[in-house]
Amino acid sequence: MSPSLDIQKVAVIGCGSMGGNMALLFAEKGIDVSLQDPDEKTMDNIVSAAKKQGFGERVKQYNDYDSLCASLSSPKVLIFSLPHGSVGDTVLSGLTPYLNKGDIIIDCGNEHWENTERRQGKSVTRGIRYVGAGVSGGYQAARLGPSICPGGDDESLDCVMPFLEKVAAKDDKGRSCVGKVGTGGSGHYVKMVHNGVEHGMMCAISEAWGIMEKGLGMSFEEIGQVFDDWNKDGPLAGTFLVAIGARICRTRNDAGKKVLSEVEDKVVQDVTGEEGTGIWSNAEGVSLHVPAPTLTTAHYLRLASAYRDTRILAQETIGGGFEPQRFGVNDHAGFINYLRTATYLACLVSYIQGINIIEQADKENGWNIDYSAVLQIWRAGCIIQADHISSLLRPEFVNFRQRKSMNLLFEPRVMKELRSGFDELKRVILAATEADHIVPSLSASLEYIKYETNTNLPTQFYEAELDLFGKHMFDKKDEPDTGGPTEGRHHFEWKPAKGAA
Ligand SMILES: NC(=O)C1=CN([C@@H]2O[C@H](COP(=O)(O)OP(=O)(O)OC[C@H]3O[C@@H](n4cnc5c(N)ncnc54)[C@H](OP(=O)(O)O)[C@@H]3O)[C@@H](O)[C@H]2O)C=CC1
Ligand SMILES: O=C(CO)[C@H](O)[C@H](O)COP(=O)(O)O
Repeated sequence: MSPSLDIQKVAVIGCGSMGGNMALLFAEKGIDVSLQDPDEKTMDNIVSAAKKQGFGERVKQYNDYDSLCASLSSPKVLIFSLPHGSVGDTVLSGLTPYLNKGDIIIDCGNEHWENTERRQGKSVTRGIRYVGAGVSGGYQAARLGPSICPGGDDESLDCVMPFLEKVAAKDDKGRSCVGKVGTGGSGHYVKMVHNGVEHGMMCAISEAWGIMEKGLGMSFEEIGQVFDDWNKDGPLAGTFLVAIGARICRTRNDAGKKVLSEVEDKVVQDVTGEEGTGIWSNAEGVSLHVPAPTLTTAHYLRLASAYRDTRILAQETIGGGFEPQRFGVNDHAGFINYLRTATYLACLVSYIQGINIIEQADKENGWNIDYSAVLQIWRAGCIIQADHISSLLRPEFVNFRQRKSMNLLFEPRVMKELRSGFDELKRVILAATEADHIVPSLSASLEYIKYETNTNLPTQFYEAELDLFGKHMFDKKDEPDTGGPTEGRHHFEWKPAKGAA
């Protein structure tokens, strides 16, 4: 029987916006919290916030690992909320002399899954449990209850589940948005892909905002109303990124000005190295041979956006850019509905692409991922929560053990959604493209639907070119399909190699 612990004391190492707010959440839930952060002031602020909120006696700060670890009971439970990369290694090495068999580290940062597995391997030799548990929902959810995505060995997960269930976000039925994802680094892997999906969805919603603002000439207030309506019912019902979109459109600063009107068009986190998840999830898709164009094109837009200086120079060089223009529509309400469908399909295919990456990685790494846990984790508290999509995908995720594949492109109910929205997505892209709007993720989603469901791709010609110059071989149309990506069986001597003489 695996252990299950009644965790009453934890250390939080790294007390920034996530760690600090999780520390307050834990204390509010009756757990004693020992803080550790390089910045004394950061810890002072958390202690005084805890006092103000009525649970100051449960939060204390420590400046060294000796006193920090001495403040905990056995087994010690330490929560990391650190920047990804070497910081976690340094902290783990520093802590190791103070750790004993059975002590537990729950790494709640966005750590790369391979770092997690390396640390798990290192820790297990000393009997230390290392759980990689990505958390989602931003700092508001860190304070209220984040969605938590833990992976590790079964026993370690059993140890921490009661604690994680206590502090995690709750769905509309009061169930905790946490579950045992799988072994090894699977928790951090699934959280990484969550962020890739988040980027695909956020890009599509931003493109929809751009079309409404610059194409239809709608005010922020009007767009906010549209996002509110979309969030209330229909295919985007209960979609967190749409809900916050409405708030963003409406929020004014103290001077009464819309805050959004002052926000520059740069997303820099991938370039500064603050975030790794966007880069890693796309790199994973490519290296596992899983097409994820909605996620990838969203990432490219982020990258281009970060380098505003190069965009300025290129704009000057080309003699002025291609500014999105206002365009007329005969039926405004009808077009807004089309736009909702287009945004929904891009969000849905972002999910499909993300799940396909996870499934392939699971096959490669043997993590034994529990997809019903993944769906529950994505149900509430996290950034990609989308009630309609969750309900749509529920049967596949809950019954995943009966399925041969989690590829939702083989699921008639899901494909029915893509088929019925296809024309509306196309119409939006046609109108937007005609008026020079920037719609990479909507377009990539349309292309994805087309090429993933087509058996007569222009790669026929591509394959011929490859064979002509590289003798790369091809299969013939009149032969039975080999059922997988096997090397072609034929070469044609299109252009015999000759010397100059
Ligand atoms: N912000 C978000 O919305 C989300 C973030 N995450 C992930 O959670 C983690 C934390 O994010 P976030 O709170 O935003 O980041 P912050 O930068 O706000 O917090 C990180 C904290 O760790 C501290 N720190 C750095 N080195 C050490 C060390 N050696 N020992 C102890 N503390 C240290 C930092 O101190 P200092 O600043 O002085 O260096 C800082 O206070 C990251 O992995 C992030 O990717 C996950 C979900 C959402
Ligand atoms: O992990 C998170 C949410 O779950 C991060 O807050 C989110 O991914 C922001 O990342 P980025 O800066 O790359 O957009």
